[in-house]
Amino acid sequence: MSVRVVARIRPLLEKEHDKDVIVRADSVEHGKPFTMVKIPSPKNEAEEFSFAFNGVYDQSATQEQLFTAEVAPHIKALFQGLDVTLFAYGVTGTGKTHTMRGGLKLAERGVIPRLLSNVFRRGKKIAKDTNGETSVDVALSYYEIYNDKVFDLLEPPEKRTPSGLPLREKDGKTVVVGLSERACEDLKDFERLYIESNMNRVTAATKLNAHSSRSHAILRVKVTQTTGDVVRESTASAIDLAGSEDNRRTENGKERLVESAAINKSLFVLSQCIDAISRGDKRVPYRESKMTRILSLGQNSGITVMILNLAPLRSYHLDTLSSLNVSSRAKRIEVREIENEVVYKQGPRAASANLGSLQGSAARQPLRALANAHNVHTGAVMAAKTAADKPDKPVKAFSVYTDKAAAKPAAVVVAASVLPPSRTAIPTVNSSQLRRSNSTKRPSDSADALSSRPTKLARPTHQSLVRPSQQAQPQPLSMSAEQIEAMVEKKVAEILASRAAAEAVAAAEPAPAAQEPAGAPQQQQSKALEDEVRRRLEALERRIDHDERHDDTRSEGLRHLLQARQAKERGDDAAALRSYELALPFFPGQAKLLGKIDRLRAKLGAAAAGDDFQTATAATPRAERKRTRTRTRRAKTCCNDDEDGNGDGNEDGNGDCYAAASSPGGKHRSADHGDDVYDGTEADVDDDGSFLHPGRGTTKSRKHNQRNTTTTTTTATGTPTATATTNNSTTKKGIDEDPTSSPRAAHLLAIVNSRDLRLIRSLHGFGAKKAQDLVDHLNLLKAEDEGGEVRSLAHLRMLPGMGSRTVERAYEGLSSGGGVGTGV
Ligand SMILES: Nc1ncnc2c1ncn2[C@@H]1O[C@H](COP(=O)(O)OP(=O)(O)OP(=O)(O)O)[C@@H](O)[C@H]1O
Repeated sequence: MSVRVVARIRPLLEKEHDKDVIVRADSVEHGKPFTMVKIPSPKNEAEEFSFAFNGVYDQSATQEQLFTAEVAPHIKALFQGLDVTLFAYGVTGTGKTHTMRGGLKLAERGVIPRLLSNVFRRGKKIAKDTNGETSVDVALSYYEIYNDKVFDLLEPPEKRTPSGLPLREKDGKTVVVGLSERACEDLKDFERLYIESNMNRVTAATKLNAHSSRSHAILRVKVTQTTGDVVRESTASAIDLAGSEDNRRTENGKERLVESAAINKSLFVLSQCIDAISRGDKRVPYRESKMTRILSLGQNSGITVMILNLAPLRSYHLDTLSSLNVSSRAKRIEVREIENEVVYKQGPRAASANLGSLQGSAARQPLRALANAHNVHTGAVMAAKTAADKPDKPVKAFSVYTDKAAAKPAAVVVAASVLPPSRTAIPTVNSSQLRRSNSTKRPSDSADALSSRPTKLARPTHQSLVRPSQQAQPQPLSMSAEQIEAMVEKKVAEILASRAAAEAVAAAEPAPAAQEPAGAPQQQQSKALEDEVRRRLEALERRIDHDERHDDTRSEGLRHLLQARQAKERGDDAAALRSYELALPFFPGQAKLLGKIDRLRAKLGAAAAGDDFQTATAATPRAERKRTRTRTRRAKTCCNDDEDGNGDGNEDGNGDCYAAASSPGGKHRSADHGDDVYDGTEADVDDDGSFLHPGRGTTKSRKHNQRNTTTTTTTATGTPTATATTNNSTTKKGIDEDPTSSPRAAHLLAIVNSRDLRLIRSLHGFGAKKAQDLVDHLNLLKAEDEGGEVRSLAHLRMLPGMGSRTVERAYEGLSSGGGVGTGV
């Protein structure tokens, strides 16, 4: 089942009544429930974007309506053993906390208190209906992720360690180590605990929202049903994500900026994960933030509902578009609906001997992008279904786990006799394919009960427990990182083994008499193979780690660029300048970025140059900045950006990003129909690819230069401008003529090839990280028998993390004054 995504538009607050409303709910057909959000194009008011969701709640929707339609139907599933995850997503001040927590009045109560109230009620009913044979226990965990650290909200703040609670991967799931859990008897008990815990939550006033949440808050409600010695456990997770925010609007101070950066980064990573899953990418960047790691969107089984909160105001225009875009893609994430295993309280039976290893092997569910499918039922339909006690519904997202289960006695997987009757599948293609039918269940006492489980639990690593018929089933195309690593390991071992075998045969042929006693060479060979495999895998890990660090930096920098562009769109040059300055440390020495900063500074006046953010640019050598300014001025004629006079209001030269999202002739277009809808991030990537991919070699930057040159020819005066063309070619001229023979180039290469960190760091533009990355990479090349020597400047430019600009700076730094710079 795919993640169910619903949108909720909040009403105007008192102070907002005179403000411009631009977001509205709509239905596909008159009289049908709302399933569309409509918003005008920021470029052209006459044009409107439409985003389709599984349900849309307009300003008049009450807390009760939302809960009844979107949450209540899943409580039954929770008691059937499915994990349920509900999370609120949206820009700061759009109503996430209102939706999840709500107000104090009964009618204003949000999803969380209503959920608990329903859970207690249903628990009591079950106990009553079974004459006390089944008992239901509820326990809570509550924690927050603040500045990318996890803190237990059930513990007083003074008990916190600065680094927070660690995360660990266990049985294919991410667990928070050391998280506390409190039993909760009834609603009063819950309210007391919840209010106390919320006092611990880090909140801080901002201009935008006096009680803006500065952390992601995760409430985990564990429901344990015990009948005799059979225990069924399931979890409902209610997550109130912190809101992304534009620091210019909030006028955040320095501390708030750090919080904001952490919040924005994790949300940005979440959007990247959503995009990656919906595209079917093999690598989903979960590990780049704790929040995404814990959520593991699309990786856990159960039911997930994402509530997108929206403010209807024009002042949120770009933010709203951005979150509409992300969440409309989240619909395509498919998650399996799998009930949690039932366990016995008592010791394991004979048949359960392998359980430990079975649990240990539980791998994350492979991900599959759900091409164009989405839930067909609306919230209202869902509510009607529930009322009629019809088959319950599908859904999905992510669950949160603690590792408390480790303390339990070894569990025994139970089969059909103790499982609830399988629910009738909803007639959607995906759920019907994924849901188990009764026919797949097996008697619990069967000696091979364990092997009967895999229809439900996809555990590909334990081949021995999977039936041949299941092995024959087609595997999903997506793979987890662990699977990829395992595959690489296997492949490397195979290649090495065959190479070694071939060598052994070759060696044996000419001198058979010289063979050592049987057994000894084999042992040596296998040891050599092991060493080789280990060495290669270590090299591979280093490379992956290296790539991840690059991506991490890139994400943060991208976020600032996106914010800068949004500020430009709003006409807020001061805010745009600050964002570009914040982005600078992530793309050091980038000529284009420096050019933007210079132009904005010039525009705003010299005074703007000296504020809190100066540190970011202060590190840039004056000579470089001067050179860059000259270059930028020359390049001006070829940039099709606003500051260059084309009047498209888009300094980044990517005015086409909206055009791509807009249907010609002002027709409405659904965001569901492709990925070419508005996406500020992608737009920045396109435009600023040169500083976003410093490590991808020269191909990209050359392309970029070419594009600029071409643009010049077509947009400036209609005739090619010699300046721009000359500019592109002169940029590298000095170092490209005869790179290896010039003494300066040889000097630079000698420093690089020395692998001496101190020397490399002394090069212009080389900080500690860049130098370390370079040395790591050279060592990696060496380990891979590719020599590990950099033979020319062109070769150096091709290395990850280098690029033309970096090499040029280092080269020029060597010439100026005959020494090397101090690095950035
Ligand atoms: N549906 C609604 N009905 C009435 N008031 C609402 C509604 N949604 C939000 N509000 C009000 O809007 C304001 C902002 O809402 P809220 O604090 O829930 O936003 P938020 O998205 O959680 O912000 P943050 O991310 O900063 O925590 C609050 O005053 C809240 O009471």
